[in-house]
Amino acid sequence: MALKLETAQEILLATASVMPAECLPLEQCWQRVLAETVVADTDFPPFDRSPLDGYAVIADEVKHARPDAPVRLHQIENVAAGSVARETVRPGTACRIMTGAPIPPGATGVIRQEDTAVEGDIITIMAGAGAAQNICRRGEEITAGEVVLTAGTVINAGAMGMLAALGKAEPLVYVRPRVALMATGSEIIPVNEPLTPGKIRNSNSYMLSAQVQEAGGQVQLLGEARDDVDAIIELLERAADCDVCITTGGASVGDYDLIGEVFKKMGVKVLFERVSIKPGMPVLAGVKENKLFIGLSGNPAAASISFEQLVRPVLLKMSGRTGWWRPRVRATLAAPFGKSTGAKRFVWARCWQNEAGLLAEPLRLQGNGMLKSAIAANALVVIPENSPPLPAGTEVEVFLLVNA
Ligand SMILES: Nc1nc2c(c(=O)[nH]1)N[C@H]1C(S)=C(S)[C@@H](COP(=O)(O)OP(=O)(O)OC[C@H]3O[C@@H](n4cnc5c(N)ncnc54)[C@H](O)[C@@H]3O)O[C@H]1N2
Ligand code: MOO
Repeated sequence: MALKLETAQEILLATASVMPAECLPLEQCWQRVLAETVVADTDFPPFDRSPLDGYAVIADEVKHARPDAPVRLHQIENVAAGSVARETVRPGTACRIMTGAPIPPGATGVIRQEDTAVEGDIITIMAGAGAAQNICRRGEEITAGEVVLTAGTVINAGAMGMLAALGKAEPLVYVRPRVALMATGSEIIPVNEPLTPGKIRNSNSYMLSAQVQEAGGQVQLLGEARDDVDAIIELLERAADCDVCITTGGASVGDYDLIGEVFKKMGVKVLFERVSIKPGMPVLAGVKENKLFIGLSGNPAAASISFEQLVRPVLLKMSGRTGWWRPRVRATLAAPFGKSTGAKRFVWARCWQNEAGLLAEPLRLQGNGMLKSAIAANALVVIPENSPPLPAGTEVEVFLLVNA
């Protein structure tokens, strides 16, 4: 009996646990998942600073300055970013200031350089309104004690910069789950070998290695094993320190579909053997000593889509992410989907926005053994179970193939 997709997802998510954490140099943390709460220990900016190159002044003194009624001030000092003014700005004076420099004592505003004229140490202010707004206030972005980042945050470029600003040189991040990938099938040859009759190259391991890494895992490629239980077990045993072992091929009912037998011989406790989705119906899952074993179909489209639906959420959970699902939207079919559907079906599609809303066009080649459509796809259209052929204009559910 094939399990409902949602039930299979629940079983796998309940079986998987979150990885331990490690401290890493910040420069290695991009795309890792933060495992700690980061609290600011100081305000940011840490001091009132100038957002402009110009002159620090007493804002009240210059607020009426216009080209026909300029205000003249005497320059006292020049403060660069990285230094601190020694003198106080007093009535009748201005301090030359550079972007990023601390506002000198006594100053309450900044005039940009373009609104001034300079003759020796006399500064003529041509436009003085709004000078007080030209100060970035201490703590205007972050106040000391504030929670700035929480565990589960994926460290993107913004988070990298913020961690640096807060002095987190070695943040605590989750260890990435180690995922072994192995292709089975006597017809499967390594990618660098010439084709001979009856053989095809192992595309699944490379396709899945990208999917694993996108989901936060690190990959160990085990290579290819012929259809032989002991040969498959021998190769799988090389992945002793992996957290998840994924095979492709041999998941169905043919004479050489051996993954069920492999699991049995290895003592892997089977969680399920078939899931009610198309493509990707044959998919075995099992567990042994905390290690997850997944036997995906050999058909590339089936392997890719059952990975997307079943394994990706598990890797996101193990990686410490808090959201495990792709963004879901409703879209209108821009072209018909001509097949009637028994089990819930996932179809690679291009999705885009026009004046009328979101449109989704199923890509042309959708065979179970095909892969080309995955190159262009940015979405998966969901065709509900027991659907007739769907005409263009039908509203469908779509998973966007982007991070939430
Ligand atoms: N009598 C039945 N036959 C089949 C059924 C069924 O229910 N009853 N299901 C079909 C469906 S659906 C699928 S999907 C496949 C699943 O088969 P397996 O998981 O056992 O996979 P294989 O037979 O080993 O391979 C299928 C196909 O994919 C090619 N392949 C395998 N590995 C790779 C690889 N690493 N890279 C690229 N391509 C690969 C393989 O050569 C086959 O063409 O079973 C149907 N049959
Ligand atoms: O269920 Mo198969 O996995 O259609 O490709």
